Amino acid sequence: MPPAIETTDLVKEYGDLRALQELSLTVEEGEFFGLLGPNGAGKTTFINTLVGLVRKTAGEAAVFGYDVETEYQQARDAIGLAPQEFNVDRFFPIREVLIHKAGYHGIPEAEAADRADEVLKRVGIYDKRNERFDWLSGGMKRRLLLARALVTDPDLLILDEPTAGVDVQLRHDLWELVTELNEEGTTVLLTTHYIEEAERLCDRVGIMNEGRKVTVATPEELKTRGTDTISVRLETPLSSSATADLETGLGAYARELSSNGNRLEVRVDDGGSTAPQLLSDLETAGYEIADLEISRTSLEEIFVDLTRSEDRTVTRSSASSGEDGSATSSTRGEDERERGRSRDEADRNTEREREGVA
Ligand SMILES: Nc1ncnc2c1ncn2[C@@H]1O[C@H](COP(=O)(O)OP(=O)(O)OP(=O)(O)O)[C@@H](O)[C@H]1O
Repeated sequence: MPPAIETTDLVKEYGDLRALQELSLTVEEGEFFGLLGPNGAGKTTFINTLVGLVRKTAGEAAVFGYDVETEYQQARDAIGLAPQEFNVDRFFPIREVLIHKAGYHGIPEAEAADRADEVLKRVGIYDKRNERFDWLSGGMKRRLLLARALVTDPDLLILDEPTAGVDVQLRHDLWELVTELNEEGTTVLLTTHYIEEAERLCDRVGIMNEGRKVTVATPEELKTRGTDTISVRLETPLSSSATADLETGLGAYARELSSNGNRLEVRVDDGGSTAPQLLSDLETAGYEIADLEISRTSLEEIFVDLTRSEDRTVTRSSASSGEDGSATSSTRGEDERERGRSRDEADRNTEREREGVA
């Protein structure tokens, strides 16, 4: 079986903004994969490229081996998408919205009705089946987006920030349901801003920044990339010259050292194995230790470190920074093409949204 998602050097430009920069990413069948990145990193653009709402500028993208453009229907039929935005037809009862969506993907009407009932029960809003989308609460709307993603029984479920702004109860319900689906064999791609969510749910996480892949790793692997801080309280305060001496003395393993009164903080790769050595070195240097504490870098700190903002100009395509006339005119040509493309995309979006496909 080919990977659930495979992209190679995927590029998306909006005018002179490169939202995806040679992004190569593989999500294996059956994985629970988390896509993390700060606002504007390109996560939604990546997803929209996979589901055909955005046309790629360059590179390759396939879903279960189907090219997302030349084999659009096969690729799209394999995906259930719960988008960030509430793009649901507001005028029909939600059960009909689901039947319509299943019908668009070629599911016969009687079966579509059964599936609609089944997914409404599964997400817990079956009793609202005859109500219109507008009449649902915010949390119920989120549940409906998930139901709509599931009504075609997709092999790949894509959830774009499904728990943004939802209450704790719903967040836990969604986690439980999505974990169950994954255990039943559905591949899941989840974008989230909640590091804790990724850590708890995902087999692997991909971190993106400014359209690029920064790293792909398991949450455990990521955590080992962080440093630990050993905080020591000494019986006597440290002078600045004593701190400088210690810096030299502990240089073999101390990445950073700071002191404040009788408190000393030492950043090391592995606190557990380094603490005995540090204690012995401090005692040899004549210090008495009152207490010691080791703290690990959180996944959140590692994430912030990995996505620290670079120079924004790297997200601009080189044509826009050209100074000669030819570069400028080529940029203008690109803009015009892009405007045409954006219109295409807007048309396609509206059309698909109307059909409840997105
Ligand atoms: N239709 C568009 N036209 C022009 N620029 C766009 C368009 N859609 C997205 N962008 C830009 O592309 C970049 C990536 O945006 P995208 O929405 O993919 O990021 P994201 O990682 O999903 O962000 P967030 O976490 O805030 O949802 C941003 O700089 C954004 O402004």
